[in-house]
Amino acid sequence: MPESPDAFAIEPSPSGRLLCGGCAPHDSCRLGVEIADAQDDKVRFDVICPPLWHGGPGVAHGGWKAAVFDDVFSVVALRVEPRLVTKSLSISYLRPVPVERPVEVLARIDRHAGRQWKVSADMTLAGMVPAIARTELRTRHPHHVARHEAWPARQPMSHNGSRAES
Ligand SMILES: CCCCCCCC(=O)SCCNC(=O)CCNC(=O)[C@H](O)C(C)(C)COP(=O)(O)OP(=O)(O)OC[C@H]1O[C@@H](n2cnc3c(N)ncnc32)[C@H](O)[C@@H]1OP(=O)(O)O
Repeated sequence: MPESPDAFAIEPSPSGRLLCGGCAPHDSCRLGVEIADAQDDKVRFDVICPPLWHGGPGVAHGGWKAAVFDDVFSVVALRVEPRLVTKSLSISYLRPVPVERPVEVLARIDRHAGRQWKVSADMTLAGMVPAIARTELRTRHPHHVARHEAWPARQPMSHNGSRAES
């Protein structure tokens, strides 16, 4: 019998990395994120924006920064809780980030109580802070994925055949 999708949890990869489902088969982070130093509630990351993620000429796409923050926030909390989802993500884009230049991200757990997590992070580049972000994470409900699979099926169809939000 196939394993329930809710059994899914992010465990260290063969090289010891905590990777999302898309990167796990590659055993490397395609966003260019590597853990540099980890303490209990704080993790420092070395990050390099691959050229594929450029937005303007030579400059990282804002969506890459958002994905990097989402990833590092999960990694900090995953070291404690392997079943998480992002509830909200807020980013201030303060300066552009060049592609292929090392930046540092320091992420810290600000609060953890029950299923609720608050995590924040700063991105730094040569002593400047090009972006800061904060997030709310939730420990997944035991039937989170099964409920998500069931939920769209219950939504009414619109005239063009797509399912309408309710
Ligand atoms: C190593 C790198 C790893 C990278 C990981 C990246 C992390 C991610 O990107 S996760 C993906 C992005 N996040 C998501 O998709 C989360 C989508 N949102 C949700 O599932 C929910 O809003 C969730 C779980 C955050 C809500 O949590 P919480 O605020 O504690 O509220 P909760 O009381 O549980 O639920 C709120 C409402 O949502 C409903 N709900 C909660 N979970 C589900 C679910 N799985 N399916 C359907 N409905 C749900 C509840 O029934 C409730 O409905 P109502 O308001 O009508 O009573």
